Amino acid sequence: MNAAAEFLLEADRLALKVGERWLCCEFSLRLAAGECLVLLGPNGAGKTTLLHTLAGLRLPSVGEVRLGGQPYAQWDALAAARFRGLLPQQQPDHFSATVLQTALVGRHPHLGRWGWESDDDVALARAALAEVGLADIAERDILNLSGGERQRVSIAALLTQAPRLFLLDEPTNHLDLHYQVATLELFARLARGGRGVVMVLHDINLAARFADHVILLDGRGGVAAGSRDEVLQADRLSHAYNHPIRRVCGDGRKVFLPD
Ligand SMILES: Nc1ncnc2c1ncn2[C@@H]1O[C@H](COP(=O)(O)OP(=O)(O)OP(=O)(O)O)[C@@H](O)[C@H]1O
Repeated sequence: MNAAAEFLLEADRLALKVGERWLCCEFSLRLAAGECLVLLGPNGAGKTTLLHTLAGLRLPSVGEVRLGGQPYAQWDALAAARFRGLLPQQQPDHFSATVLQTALVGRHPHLGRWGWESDDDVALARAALAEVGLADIAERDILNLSGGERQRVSIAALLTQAPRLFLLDEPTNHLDLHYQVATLELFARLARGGRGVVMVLHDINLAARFADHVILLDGRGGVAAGSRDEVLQADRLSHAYNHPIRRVCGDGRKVFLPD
């Protein structure tokens, strides 16, 4: 990372196009250590495309993305993999592997020339599995896991990767209510400890609980980007989701409800 860089992630005048369709008009963002940015919007609005652009997996149609102060083109791929990690939306499994072996994949950007995992790497992977409640099934085959268990293995692999910036595509996918909140609390703790988090969510109320900043894509090229309270307004959300949404206050919390 550029020693002078203040932000983990920056995007300047970013705009994204797939085929002939503009997913979003120009906007900019800055994410500092300790912050959490949530990407919201209806199906097909462009959240995953935006997350992949921020991860450096695709070029923006307009504008520039900088990781730790430098454009992706200036990053060595292994160094970038130590700096930012992506939790993809899906994990296609073609071969048998244990839960522990799968969690250890996250160490690959850190391994030495011969690629052997050390006892420390195994200890990190076991600690990550314990963090997501999977310590007892470390020797199970990933092909036999439930959807929620498999999702938590992916999260454990990302924890073993230990990047400074976490890019999460629907991290609550397949998770029950307890693990949804526990997972987002885990990433909120990591952010408070100095990491950065960008995540795609479908649940507006979880976004309201965990986001510092929100980018709301409306599916028609429109973007609202700003602080959580600026963006999470019932009228903006109703317009973006093309569905009436009300904000209800009770017990000191604001809750968004679809009509
Ligand atoms: N390679 C591609 N070629 C053509 N269209 C694409 C391509 N990749 C994505 N799209 C389209 O771009 C749009 C945005 O897709 P994206 O996956 O980013 O949406 P999303 O907001 O993450 O949606 P969801 O909530 O359903 O996961 C969709 O209409 C999708 O079909």
